[in-house]
Amino acid sequence: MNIAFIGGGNMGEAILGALIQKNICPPQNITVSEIKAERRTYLETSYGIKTTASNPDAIKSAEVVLLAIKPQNLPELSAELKGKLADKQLVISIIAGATLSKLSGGLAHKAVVRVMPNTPAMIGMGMSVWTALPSVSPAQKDQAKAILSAMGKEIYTGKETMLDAATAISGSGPAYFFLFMEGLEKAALEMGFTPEEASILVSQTAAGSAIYAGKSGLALTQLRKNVTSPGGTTAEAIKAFEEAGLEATIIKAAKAAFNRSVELGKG
Ligand SMILES: NC(=O)C1=CN([C@@H]2O[C@H](COP(=O)(O)OP(=O)(O)OC[C@H]3O[C@@H](n4cnc5c(N)ncnc54)[C@H](O)[C@@H]3O)[C@@H](O)[C@H]2O)C=CC1
Ligand SMILES: O=C(O)[C@@H]1CCC=N1
Repeated sequence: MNIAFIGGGNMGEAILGALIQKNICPPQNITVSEIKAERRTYLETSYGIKTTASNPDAIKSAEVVLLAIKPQNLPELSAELKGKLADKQLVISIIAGATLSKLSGGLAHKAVVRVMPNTPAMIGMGMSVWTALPSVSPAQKDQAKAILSAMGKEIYTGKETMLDAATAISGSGPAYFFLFMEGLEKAALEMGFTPEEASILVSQTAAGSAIYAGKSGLALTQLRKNVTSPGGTTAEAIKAFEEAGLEATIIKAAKAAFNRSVELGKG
């Protein structure tokens, strides 16, 4: 598969790295169009891919064109590529809030897939939720699925509105977990651990809890109860979280992200 990336930032790099590592696409079949010269040099030397500063050049021989630029750069890109894509070329967009209708209208192109990935794709542990216009062929859907599977787990939805929900849960979600980890790390430092020790304690506890939750087959509430001895230490911490309204705050925060995704889609 020949694939062109428009935008070689954090997510572009995470995706192309996964494609190379999982042998979905050899480096010589990947072209990244990127406006920053230093990013082009970095990506070329790190991954052995081709780069260009020209978006029209990048898409010329690509079967798949992956849009990995920021939402604010989309109008300019759409104007540049409008009418330049052949019917058989598949566009995959990861741009938050960019709806299928906005992408399809802006590019004058019908074969469009919209994805909400997340940054753990960097290590093959990503979560992607995706949808497609009806004109995307079954073979093109298989292509999209192969790309997303290289990055981690993927879920297809026929309802585009679920992409806003996915943005609020899995797209932005890593930042919520990192925030919680930052807090726990500060507590560890205050209790006398060195920065190295605090970092290991927090990341191993987070990774162990997440993997255990996925593998144990037990409900999250049960897993939490198993740690919480009556009258013990965890119960005191949970009481403090409950008094601060942690669960309501988490739900409020996720809904704020959802609303922002809907708003970006209207803009
Ligand atoms: N960072 C995240 O956790 C997630 C981001 N996204 C979406 O992925 C997209 C990319 O995000 P990041 O990689 O974090 O951003 P980024 O800023 O790291 O990367 C964007 C890259 O595109 C380049 N660029 C800008 N305009 C361009 C143009 N006209 N032609 C070619 N290159 C251009 C920039 O120089 C930059 O290197 C965004 O739309 C975001 O909504 C989606 C899911 C998760
Ligand atoms: O914050 C954002 O807008 C993007 C979308 C999901 C994660 N980062």
